[in-house]
Amino acid sequence: MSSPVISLLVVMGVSGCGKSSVGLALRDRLMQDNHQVCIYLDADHYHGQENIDKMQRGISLTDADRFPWLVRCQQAVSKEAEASVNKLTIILACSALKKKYRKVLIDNDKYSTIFIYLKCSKDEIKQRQAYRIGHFFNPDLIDSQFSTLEEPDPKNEPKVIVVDGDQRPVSAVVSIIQDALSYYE
Ligand SMILES: Nc1ncnc2c1ncn2[C@@H]1O[C@H](COP(=O)(O)OP(=O)(O)OP(=O)(O)O)[C@@H](O)[C@H]1O
Ligand SMILES: O=C(O)[C@H](O)[C@@H](O)[C@H](O)[C@H](O)CO
Repeated sequence: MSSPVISLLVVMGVSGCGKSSVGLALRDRLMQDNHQVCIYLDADHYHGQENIDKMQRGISLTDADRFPWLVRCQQAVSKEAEASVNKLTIILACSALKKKYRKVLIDNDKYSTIFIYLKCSKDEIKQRQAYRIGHFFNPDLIDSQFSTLEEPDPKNEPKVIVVDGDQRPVSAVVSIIQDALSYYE
């Protein structure tokens, strides 16, 4: 399969599954080993203050809270895609918990999209959230993250890579993703 000019890799999953850590490390790896021009975007930067306040108070976001945020994420990806004159890989760390949320992020006219789902157990997430400091996410929301999650099924959604996100360290998770991505090159 020939490489598309612009690719979007969405690193997705519940809060604490490693989207930011894995996304950033994947960017570095693809730039270093695969000599790809790669940029990293974090969906957390596109939340409005109301969403952040809600999450801090332990109130889960609704579809209505998430849609404008997802649109802003998609617009940020589009902007990067439109500005690029060369082959580019955009990595977006975004929970993208439901199928209809993932659809918002796709724009087949501008870039091809692969979803990389970091599948984590609730026990692992609870442990990670307990040790995490300085983040707005309230650990009381862990249950609601799992109940909201519609796991992407590679049979029904195109281009989905499912990775065991419980694995340590982050570099091991990145190596598995790097191997899986080689099938799409
Ligand atoms: N594979 C891993 N092995 C060990 N620690 C990990 C791994 N993935 C993530 N962590 C740790 O778990 C915590 C949460 O990771 P991270 O912030 O990357 O998750 P996230 O999905 O981006 O979270 P959020 O959606 O809330 O921003 C961090 O302290 C990070 O160092
Ligand atoms: O509920 C959600 O869709 C997610 O939790 C995101 O909105 C958060 O940004 C993030 O995962 C917490 O840092």
